[in-house]
Amino acid sequence: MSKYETVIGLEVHVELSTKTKIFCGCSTEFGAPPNTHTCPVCLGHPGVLPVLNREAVNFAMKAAMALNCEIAEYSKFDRKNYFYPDSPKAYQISQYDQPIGQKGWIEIEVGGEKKRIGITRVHLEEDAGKLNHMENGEGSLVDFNRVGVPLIEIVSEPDMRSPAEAKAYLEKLKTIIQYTGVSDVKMEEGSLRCDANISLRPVGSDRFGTKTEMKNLNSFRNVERALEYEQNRQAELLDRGETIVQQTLRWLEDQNKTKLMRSKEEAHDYRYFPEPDLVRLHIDESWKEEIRSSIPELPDARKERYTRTFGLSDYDAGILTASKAVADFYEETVAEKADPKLASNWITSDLLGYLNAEGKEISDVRFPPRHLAEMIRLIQKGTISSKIAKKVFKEMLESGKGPGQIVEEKGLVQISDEGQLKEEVAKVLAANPKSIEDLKNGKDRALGFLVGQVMKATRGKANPQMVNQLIREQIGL
Ligand SMILES: Nc1ncnc2c1ncn2[C@@H]1O[C@H](COP(=O)(O)OP(=O)(O)OP(=O)(O)O)[C@@H](O)[C@H]1O
Ligand SMILES: [Mg+2]
Ligand SMILES: [Mg+2]
Repeated sequence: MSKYETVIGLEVHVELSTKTKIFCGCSTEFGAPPNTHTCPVCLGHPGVLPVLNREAVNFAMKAAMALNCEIAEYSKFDRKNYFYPDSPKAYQISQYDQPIGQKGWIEIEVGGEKKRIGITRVHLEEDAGKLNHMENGEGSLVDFNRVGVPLIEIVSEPDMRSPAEAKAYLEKLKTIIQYTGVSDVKMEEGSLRCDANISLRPVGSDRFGTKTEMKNLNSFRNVERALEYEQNRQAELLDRGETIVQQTLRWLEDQNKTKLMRSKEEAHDYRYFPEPDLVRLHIDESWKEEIRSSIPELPDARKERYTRTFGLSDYDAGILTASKAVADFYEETVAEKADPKLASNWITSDLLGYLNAEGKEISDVRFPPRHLAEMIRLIQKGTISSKIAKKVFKEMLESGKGPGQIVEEKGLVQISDEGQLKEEVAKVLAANPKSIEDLKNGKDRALGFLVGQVMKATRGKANPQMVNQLIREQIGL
């Protein structure tokens, strides 16, 4: 047991997937040639005026509501001044003291224990440009396509107590935002970014220790690793009687360590002041209602419904609902009259297992949910055995063909014809007198062996229940 308690708070930036930027009509599309999605407004030319994109406000409200925040009646924008080449205006339009949302929370589960993590605020702001540092060290290239893409910053309370809790928080946050549809929350494309703040304090203390902030965390795995590294580094310093200096650190993924970016002495003084070119936002009840009614069923509610109406375990329901696309696929499969439990098994183990191994997404799946439902019905009707179904499933994944067609083309229909099976059983029994002996002497494993032999002889197509039955009959058990 460590003598320190870890305290973690996360700042998460999420790019909103509006079609156009927050204060101008430029496209927000990812991956365009550098500096092609720019105009005098987002490039900060003199004399231009920002015009607020209403959809960005709608999206921010939607996210904030899904995170259980209180929505401000009046909200305003502020200038956050800083000088860096990623910002052509030398300030970012953000929100300081009147954010769109405050006082929210989400629930996480780690090691079977549920816990609420507070959300301090959700505010709306514009993204900065992207600097591409040249490998030969000759300089940096700046791409302003990202300037002015709407962002929300979600600031958590310092409520997390371990790197694992921080990871669980991020996963939950990502799922919730994904459900609302306001962002595609792809960390690898930068539409979800995270800064992690961490401090240690003696167990039992009620005062927080000095924190450090880590940046450049580009995957959930890296957030966890960086926090573990920093937790150890701080503990070692404290053990030696040293004090923690408030710093901003950069995570160096390839070296598995942090590097100093700036310390508190150099910390930014942003000189926030109200943005004079934008009017204050008044969010009235009807606007809130309009947004509230557009929020779909969220992951926890969906998970609960799956356990209640489909009789799934908490665990399986959790896996299915962790991704909205997977949950949608599951629900469509059930809607196509598949048995809910069988559908859950096929999706959580076979389908997700395959996608994981191949590094693919559910959107890459070549067959519709209807086909999975049909395949499950074929198993239930006894047309194919579950063993053959694995082959059919693989073929469905690879060719996108329907299960009926695959079964027909490959001649995979289960043999349930009693006459034919009797013959196969008789042949196997004649060839295995020793096993018959064993079986008569109560060695049940011999039965499994004999059934296996018949399955082998029929290339997996025999109906195993019938084979079982026939063997018993023929031996006279
Ligand atoms: N002692 C502490 N230990 C760990 N985390 C802390 C501690 N104190 C504050 N935090 C967390 O640090 C984060 C501070 O984020 P916030 O956006 O408020 O400030 P900032 O990082 O200074 O601002 P900026 O957005 O300009 O970088 C919050 O998530 C908060 O929970
Ligand atoms: Mg912040
Ligand atoms: Mg910060």
